[in-house]
Amino acid sequence: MKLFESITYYFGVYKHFIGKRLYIVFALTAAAAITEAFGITLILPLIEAADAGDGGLERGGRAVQFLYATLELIGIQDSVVGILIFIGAIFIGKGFLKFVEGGYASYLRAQLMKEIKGKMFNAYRFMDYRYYADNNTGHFINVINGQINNFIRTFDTFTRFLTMIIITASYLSIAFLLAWKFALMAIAVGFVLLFLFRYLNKYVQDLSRKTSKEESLLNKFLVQTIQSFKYLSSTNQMQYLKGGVMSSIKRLAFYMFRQGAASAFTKAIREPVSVIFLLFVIIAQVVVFDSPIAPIFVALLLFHRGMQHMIGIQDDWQKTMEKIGSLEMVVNEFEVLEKHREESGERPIGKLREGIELHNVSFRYENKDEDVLKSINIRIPINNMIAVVGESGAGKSTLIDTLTLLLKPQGGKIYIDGIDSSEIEVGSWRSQIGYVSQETVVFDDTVANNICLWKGDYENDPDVKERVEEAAKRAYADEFIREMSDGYQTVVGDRGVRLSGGQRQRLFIARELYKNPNLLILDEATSSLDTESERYIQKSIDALKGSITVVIIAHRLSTIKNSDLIYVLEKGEIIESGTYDELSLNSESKFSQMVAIQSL
Ligand SMILES: Nc1ncnc2c1ncn2[C@@H]1O[C@H](COP(=O)(O)OP(=O)(O)OP(=O)(O)O)[C@@H](O)[C@H]1O
Repeated sequence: MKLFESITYYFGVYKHFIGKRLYIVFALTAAAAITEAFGITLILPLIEAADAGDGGLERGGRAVQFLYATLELIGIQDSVVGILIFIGAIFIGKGFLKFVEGGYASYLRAQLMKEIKGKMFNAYRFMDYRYYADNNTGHFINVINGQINNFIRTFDTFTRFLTMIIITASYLSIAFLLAWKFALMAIAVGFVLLFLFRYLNKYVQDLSRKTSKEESLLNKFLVQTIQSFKYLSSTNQMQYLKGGVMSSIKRLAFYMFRQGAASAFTKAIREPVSVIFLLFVIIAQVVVFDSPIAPIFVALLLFHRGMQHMIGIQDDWQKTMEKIGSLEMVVNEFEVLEKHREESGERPIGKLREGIELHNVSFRYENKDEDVLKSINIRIPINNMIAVVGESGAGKSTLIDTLTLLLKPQGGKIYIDGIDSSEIEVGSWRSQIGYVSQETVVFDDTVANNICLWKGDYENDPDVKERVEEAAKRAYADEFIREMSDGYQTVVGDRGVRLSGGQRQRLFIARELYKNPNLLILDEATSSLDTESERYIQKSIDALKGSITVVIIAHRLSTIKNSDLIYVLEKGEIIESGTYDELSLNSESKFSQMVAIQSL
């Protein structure tokens, strides 16, 4: 991208998030810069009023005429003290404008952060399950925290970059009005410098892109290491992940150093370049034009300020480029998420009345060559208990994901109460579902909040308290909860690390029972329980029979004895269906073989 295109592109990105308010910052900056340049120019009449010469500049010039006219209007054109007070007032005014500008820029920065993080969080909330499954947690955390924070930093440096252009332009245009020959020289030198810096900018920009990618990778390694801490420590395998983490950190450090060195270079040459230019101007004035320096004193002061700011332009652009990889990554993430936004119909669905029907449903994962579900036909009538069994990898969980509408089948239809699922507003359906999945979900909060999921106040609402405890009793969790230090108010810790596997699962079941769902999905819900807990929970589940619709996936076939109908899934196909007795009594059936193996 050409420089100008890049500037307008990045400007467009910020404007997209904070709107026209962005212009206010620049208006305030220009006002502050012009005020300061005006203050410096006042030295001209000051010199004159103090009888130290005539400032060397033609009084006929329009700018100078305007200056004197202003002083005459106030009545201080000949008063040294008057002019000094006026200069003081101008600089106080400039200070005030700078404060307002800085304050407003901070306000916009905070707004930008709120806007982008909020939007990204929402975009993540509504991303489709496939995109979630294809990425790792580290990536999401990195984007929403690290990369967005860098994005905000680029906003600072980018606004400062444009601000510097405005200030430089203000100084140089006033200098131009006072002594145009030198102003032209300064502008020419500035452009040559900016041209030379092009390569440095490109270098820093490439480093920034690499850094953003590396940060994502590092985050992935870190999150995986922390998540699998227990396993990795107890099997002494931390070292294998450590290698990846350390080399990623090393690469990041190297990028950081190179960016820092480039930045130090720009900063270091700012002063010498400006001074060398001034020396040239002085030499030109004294040697070539054979004139004294005093007359161009004010113009020199303005040039010096202007030149410093001009190199500041480069410095801030470079700093923007240092983090531009993050801006690009965030913008790209928004674009990708827009494409991976979960599709949903518009039609809200009421309480399940008739049941669910899968009609010739087939599904294939993008990276697979074979269908995982092949022309599935299943009926789940209301208040029935339906079981799905099959070997590992048969497609049971995939089937469940189509029921919750997380996965959209490529072939066939799913009807809920006779309504085509593609028309249904997914939220209205999912809020009726209770789902005990294979991965137990426990939040770092109290037991009570883990059960009611913050949908009530356990401590102050007796109704909530009663319902929470009732759900826990039905999940056979009440007893162990009461034995904990603070009972229902005990904080269970991140991912439930302070609970045993069986306790975590019972807590999970309690939450789903509390929800009072219309469809309860149990995917290996009792697999990590001891026989006694399992039997007890089985009783609770059996007690639900006839009052809510239940879909059970279980490897242990004894747990599905009471189901109304059992479907046997093999390699994505329903090969048998019937009641437990029908299937187990048929010696030809796959199901009876499975039962036989389990009773060995
Ligand atoms: N996100 C995914 N991307 C690609 N393939 C997948 C994905 N999830 C599952 N599969 C594949 O789909 C097939 C069915 O998987 P599924 O999890 O539905 O089986 P399952 O019957 O529930 O197995 P288990 O009893 O072991 O949980 C498997 O071959 C699996 O490798």
